[in-house]
Amino acid sequence: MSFFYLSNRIIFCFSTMTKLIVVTFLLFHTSTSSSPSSLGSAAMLEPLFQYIDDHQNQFIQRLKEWVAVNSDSGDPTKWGEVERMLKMTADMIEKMGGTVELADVGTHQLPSGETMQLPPVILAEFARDPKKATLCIYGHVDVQPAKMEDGWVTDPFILTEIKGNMFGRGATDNKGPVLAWLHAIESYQATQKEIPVNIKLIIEGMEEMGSFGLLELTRKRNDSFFADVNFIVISDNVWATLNPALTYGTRGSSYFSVEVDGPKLDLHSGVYGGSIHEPMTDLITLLGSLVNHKGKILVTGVTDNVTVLTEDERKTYDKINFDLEEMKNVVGVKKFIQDTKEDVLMARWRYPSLSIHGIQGAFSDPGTKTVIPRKVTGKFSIRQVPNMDPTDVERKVKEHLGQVFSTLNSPNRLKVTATVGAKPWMANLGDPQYVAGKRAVKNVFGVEPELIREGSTIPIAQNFQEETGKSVMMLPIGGHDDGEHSQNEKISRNNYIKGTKLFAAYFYELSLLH
Ligand SMILES: C[C@H](N)C(=O)N[C@@H](Cc1c[nH]cn1)C(=O)O
Ligand SMILES: [Zn+2]
Ligand SMILES: [Zn+2]
Repeated sequence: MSFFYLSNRIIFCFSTMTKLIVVTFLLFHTSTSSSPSSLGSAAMLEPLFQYIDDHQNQFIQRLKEWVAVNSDSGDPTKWGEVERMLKMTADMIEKMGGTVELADVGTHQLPSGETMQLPPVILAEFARDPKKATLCIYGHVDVQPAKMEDGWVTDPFILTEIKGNMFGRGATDNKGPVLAWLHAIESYQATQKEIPVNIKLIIEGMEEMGSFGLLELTRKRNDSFFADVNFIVISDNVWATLNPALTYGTRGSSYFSVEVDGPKLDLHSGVYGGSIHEPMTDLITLLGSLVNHKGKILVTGVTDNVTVLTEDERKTYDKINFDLEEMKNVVGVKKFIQDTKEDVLMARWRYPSLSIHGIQGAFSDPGTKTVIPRKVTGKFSIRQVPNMDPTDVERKVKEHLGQVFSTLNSPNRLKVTATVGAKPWMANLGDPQYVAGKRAVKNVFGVEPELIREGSTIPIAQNFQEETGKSVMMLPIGGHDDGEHSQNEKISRNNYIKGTKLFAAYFYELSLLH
């Protein structure tokens, strides 16, 4: 107890620089198992944990109501549902005593040329005490598309619990974690405990599209909403293994549409085949020029700036308790491109990748339609790592596709559009948030968290860090096998409920460091 009390007093009194050094020391050199905070926190947190356990079915019922809303931001015809989802979230926050602003983030032009009003962004806060640290929680309530015929075992919009796993679109990405934050706040309120930090919330409905409008809003509110924020925390990714984790890096993402527009109508392939520059053939050549079967990106210059791996960095991968066989089972493959655990993890986290997602306009139904589609649009994205810049990547991709297309001598029209340009994010591991996060994980799960990176993208993470200068940490609660964006996405009851406890414990641990 006295050690922890002392360490906190030291941190409180020292200059910012010294603070960072001490915190870095604590992060890497103290085991949270000996953290005296756990003694005080047990008494403080026990009633909250009890409340969370007692109300778990109610918390699951809320998740069921949220999952029932098909808030697919990728489909503009569903933006009304995205807005309804945001209003449901705003109502819940208001009922809990928070103040909510539905901030206007302007309009967005669709590929068709139509301009649409974007769903608003929730900026909320609970009562503010100037003596306390202010934590800003970011999350999103939009989802990826899901259809029963994609191969879901249960209806994606009816949360269904099977053997401790709750299946439904958005269960883990990101409705479950957003609700877990709100339930953690509720656990303090319901047990009449003062929330030890000031809480602000940013909840959006456009994350899966690249967070349209949120960067501009962040800039506009830098001197107001963000002014008193000390820490920004995000729980929108999953653990890498069976162990709880803290995430210190995410990849960025650029999303591209490649349109090849040809004849004025779809044509009979028997009548015109052989005489037409087929848009689909052009497109396949273009897509085939982007990446090889080993995952190597073939676009000239795109990977030039990727940092060279050092021996020290390589060693961080040895420590991760990742079971390659288990991961093969989770995704249903016999082998990965790489052979070792370290190389697989690095391919997912610290190297860029290029994935081809689909072709719009192509014949994709069952049957044997013998058509030459008149216009097709390929979709692909590049996950980016530190030192890569989305603007530079976009330029190089456009140059590459233009050059390949010119070799085809095709009369078709090529249009390449970048729809997302999200930067990669890396945290400052010396940040006090990581000390609090480690202690909260130890407290709730009884183990040290793994320090991991993440291959997917939280588009606003690096913008938050750059624009506001505040520290950003990712505190995932989803399991490694949750299947974000896949068929049968789920969150386990255990992760959802323990995750709620983790967030409650995190508020407390963070307040001790302030
Ligand atoms: C990690 C987060 N839950 C997520 O799924 N983010 C999306 C964001 C994105 C990137 N490009 C377009 N949207 C993702 O990583 O795919
Ligand atoms: Zn997602
Ligand atoms: Zn997400």
